[in-house]
This record gives sequence, C-alpha cells and structure tokens, in this order.
Amino acid sequence: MLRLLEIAGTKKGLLLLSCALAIVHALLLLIPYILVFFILEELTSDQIDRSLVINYLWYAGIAVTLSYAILYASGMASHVAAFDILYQLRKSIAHKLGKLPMGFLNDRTSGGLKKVLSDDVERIENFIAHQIPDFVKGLVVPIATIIFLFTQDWRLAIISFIPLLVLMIWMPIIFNSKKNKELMGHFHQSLENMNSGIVEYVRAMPVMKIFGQNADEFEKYGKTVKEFDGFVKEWTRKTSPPFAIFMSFMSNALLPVLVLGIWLYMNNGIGLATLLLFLILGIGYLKPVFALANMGSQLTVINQGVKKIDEILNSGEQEESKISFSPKSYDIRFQHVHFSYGNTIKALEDINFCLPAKSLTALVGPSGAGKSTVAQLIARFWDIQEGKIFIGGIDIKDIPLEELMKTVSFVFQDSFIFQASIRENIMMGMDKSEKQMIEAAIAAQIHDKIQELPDGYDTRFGESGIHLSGGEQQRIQLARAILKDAPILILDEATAFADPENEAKIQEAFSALIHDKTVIIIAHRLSTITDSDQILVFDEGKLEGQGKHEDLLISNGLYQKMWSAHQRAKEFTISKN
Ligand SMILES: Nc1ncnc2c1ncn2[C@@H]1O[C@H](COP(=O)(O)OP(=O)(O)OP(=O)(O)O)[C@@H](O)[C@H]1O
Repeated sequence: MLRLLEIAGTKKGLLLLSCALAIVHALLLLIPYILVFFILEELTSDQIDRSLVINYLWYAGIAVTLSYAILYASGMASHVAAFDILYQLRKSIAHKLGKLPMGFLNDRTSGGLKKVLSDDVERIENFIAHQIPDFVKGLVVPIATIIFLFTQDWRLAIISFIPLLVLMIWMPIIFNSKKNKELMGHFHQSLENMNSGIVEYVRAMPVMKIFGQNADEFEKYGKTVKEFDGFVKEWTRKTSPPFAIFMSFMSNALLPVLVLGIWLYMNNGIGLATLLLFLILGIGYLKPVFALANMGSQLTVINQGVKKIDEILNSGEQEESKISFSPKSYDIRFQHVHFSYGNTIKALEDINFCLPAKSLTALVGPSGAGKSTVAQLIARFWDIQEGKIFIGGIDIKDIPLEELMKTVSFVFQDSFIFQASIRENIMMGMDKSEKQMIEAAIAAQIHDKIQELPDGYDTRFGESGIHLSGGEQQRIQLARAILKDAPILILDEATAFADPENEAKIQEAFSALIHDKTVIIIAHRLSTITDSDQILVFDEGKLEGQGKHEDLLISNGLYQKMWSAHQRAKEFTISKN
C-alpha cells in the first residue's frame, strides 16, 4: 500500500482534489436519505406541510444531480492523474530496461516482460483512478452515517455499527491472509507463463503450420493454459466458502436492526420515521464499505504486479564509468578474459589477443565455440567475470556506455527492422542529414529498392503489402551501420541468409563500410575471410590459433579441418540418388 501511495504521490495535487470531490459526492448522496427521514416525519405528523415536503424533494433532486456532477469531476481528476502516472511508469521501465545488462533480459521471457509493461502497469490505473477515491468514500460515508444515526437513536446506532465492526475484522482475514497472498503469487506466475507461451506460440506459427500442429499440440502453450485453468479453479474452490459465508452474513446484517427497531417502535421508544431511517441507512452505508472489501482482493493482485515492476526498476544497472575516457585509437585487446552466461554456462576461458587498429580480423570456429560471445563482449552487452578488455588502451569499463556505443557498430545475424518508416529505420535517431542517409543507403546497395517502394523512404515497414526480403533487410541494417560510421565494426554472420545476388551486393556494401575501421567478421564461409589481416580460431570457448589464412593452414589442425570441410561443402549437391 505504501509503495502504491508512493507511486501515486507523483500526482499528489490531482489525487487530493479527486479525493476531496469524492468526499463531497458521498456526503451529497447521503442528503436524500436524510431528507426522506424528514419527509417521513412530516408525512406521519398530524398536520402535513405540503410545500415543505415538495421542497425536501427538490433539495433531494438537487443533491443527487450535484453529487453526480462532482463525481464526474472527481473521476476526471483521478483518471488524468492515473494515466500520467502510467505514462511515466512505462517510460521509466522502458528506460531502465535499456540500461540493464543483457543477462537480465536473458533470464526473462518477452511474454513475461510484456505482462509487466502492459498488464501490471495497467492495474495500477485501477488503484489510482478508482480505488483511492473509493477508499476515501468508504471511510467517510460510514463515519458520517454513524454520526448522524447516533444523533437519532444511540441504541439502534450501536446495533447498526456491528456489521461494520465484523467487516473490519473479517476483511483482512479473508483477503489479506498469507494463504491468499501465496495464491496471488501463483496467479501472477501462472499468468506470466501463459503470456510467454502465447508469444512463443505466435512466433512459432510457421513451424507449427508446416508440421500440422495446432494450439493443443504446442506443448508450452497448451501446458500453461491448462495450468492457469487448473489454478483459477483451485483458487475459486478455496476462496468461495469463506466469501459465501461473509456475503450471506452481510446480506442479513439488517436483521438485528430490524428486530431491535420494531421492538423499540412497538414500545414507543422511536417513531415510524426513525425506524424507517435506520432500515434504509443502517444497511445503505455498507455499500461503499463493500467496495473496500473488493479493493482488498484487488490490491493483492495489484501488489504482485508492483513487485514485478519494482524488480525491474530496482535491478542493478551496468556499472558506468564516472570519468569520461574516450579512446584515441581503436585497437582491441583481450587480456585473460573469462566469461560465463549466468553462473553455469562457461563460454570463454582465458582469452588473450590483440587486434590492431584499422585491421580486419575474422573469428572462426565450430558452432558454439564462443565467436558471437567475443563480439558481444566488445560492445559490453555482457560484463566479463575475469580479465580485461581494452579499446585503444582504455579498459572498456572506464569508457562511458554512451561513448562505447558510439565507438562500436554491430551488424547482427538477424536484422531487426522496426515497424516504422524506412527513414526512421536507417536513421535510428542519429543526428544525420537526409543527404548522409541517402548516401548510406546507396553504399549499402539498398537505395534503388527503397525508391521502388510506394512512399520511398517514408514507406512504413510492416504495413500490409510492404515486404522486404531477408537480404534487403540486412542491407537496411548495413545502411544504418554505414551511417553510424563508428570506428569499430562487428559483422556477425552478416551474409548468412543472403542469396548469391544479394551476397554480391552485400559484399560490395561491406567494402564501403570497412574502409578505415577496425573490423571483426564472424563467418562460417571461410572463403569470404581468407584475405583477413588475421584469423582467430575458437573451439569450446578457447582461442586455439591465430594468424593469416596461409599460416593457419599449415599450423592449426582445427583450421585445416574446417577449411577442407568448407571445400567439400562447396562441391556438395543434393540429389535423390
Ligand atoms: N544468451 C545466452 N545465454 C546462455 N548461453 C549462451 C547464450 N549465448 C550463447 N550461449 C552459450 O555460449 C556458448 C558460446 O556461444 P556463441 O554463440 O558465442 O558461439 P558461436 O561460436 O558464435 O556459435 P555459432 O557459430 O553457432 O553462432 C555456447 O555454448 C552457447 O550455448
């Protein structure tokens, strides 16, 4: 609750206004009940003053109208505050995600993160926009009613107060128990698993279709949906009995008032108007308190979401250097580097090498040898556990992250194109001119294709009918890298999915790109890297050899094997016989 109020506190002014208006609304709503009492008193008196009764009715009508106008204003204030807070919260989570080490994302599913950013944040809206005003109403209405009832008859007022006492004791037991909190924790986990199952199911659709599978057969999705279903049923089974007892008690809360009220009336202790007033108000004031009861269970759900939000917001960011060290040259040195993903998967062991500035280096080795890991460590996607990595003689941990990102350009295996215009996709928020962007697209051999699109550079990728082949998407990625013009360039299997025509174009684009830069290429097709200044051969996380193509052919057994396998693969044909 405190944490939620802290979140809500960023819009304190609007929320206080909303609460104040909610109180006025609630008090105005009580007025018609009180007026009904006066009307009844008048109607049961010996001489009925008609004009007074009509006036009371007018007052009641005005109070109701005014009360709902004020409720509207209260709702507006709380909703504006809520959506402002949600916006800020989503912005800070997204900002934080960008600053967290890749390990954080590696341990989580995209479905789970989506749930935090969309569902968990959304639930806070319910608390701020509805529950805070309801809570205030839930407190003020019973207090005001009880005070008023005491002024009419203290005996009936005490009896009317009993259900409220029971509510106050019972509610926390039912809704806030340890068991209920545990159930809520499971509920969230279950929902998160289902979310990630759905995301994976949609992503796996092409494979599912080819293998004729449907949702039931997609085990992860099917399992998570079944688990969720089972959990919700169990939850209902466990919480229904106490809730049913609670509800039936509250529904009959009027009984003691009725019994005592009739007895008092029959013994001339109270008039008919007072009896009716207690029958109406004695139970009516509980309505907003019921809203509080509901709020208890909703709060537990919201709190679980807030925990997930805080888990992201409080996660340790990558350490950033306070001193600004900008490398003056761009040679890269690994010194006794050890690295594991998490604490279990050892990916690199005691790696030492030096890549001179403006040289072209190829990383080769069998699948899983650690090539991509080495490349990613240079851009500090991950932090190493032991050893040091230097760029231009400066430890990369001493280079501010923003500066490091400006220094390194990465062309990934899988190109990621945003659902935005082609211009935005190439510019990526960089401070470059239109002319520079077009020059980059020309160098990346993609300008002509963009010109053919319906709106040229303004065409939005992802719109229906707009499609770019894998090779074209890669050349967009290359255009980004060319435009960025960073002194260190890492190409991770960048031609892996290109067809021969595309590959020739991509190779040409590369030549434009690598000029005058420190370049690292990860390539499986060894024929593309024979001219490299040096080749590093990796195997099972270790650096097994280093040198030029010709030297490695003589000195390195693994390289020899890879080279002859590559030669054989070139002659490989698929035939039915
Ligand atoms: N994000 C990750 N989380 C956990 N383990 C990982 C991750 N990425 C890679 N690994 C593991 O680290 C080891 C090295 O992987 P890496 O991707 O660097 O190899 P690679 O030589 O680039 O392989 P490939 O040529 O198949 O791309 C492998 O055992 C791999 O399973």
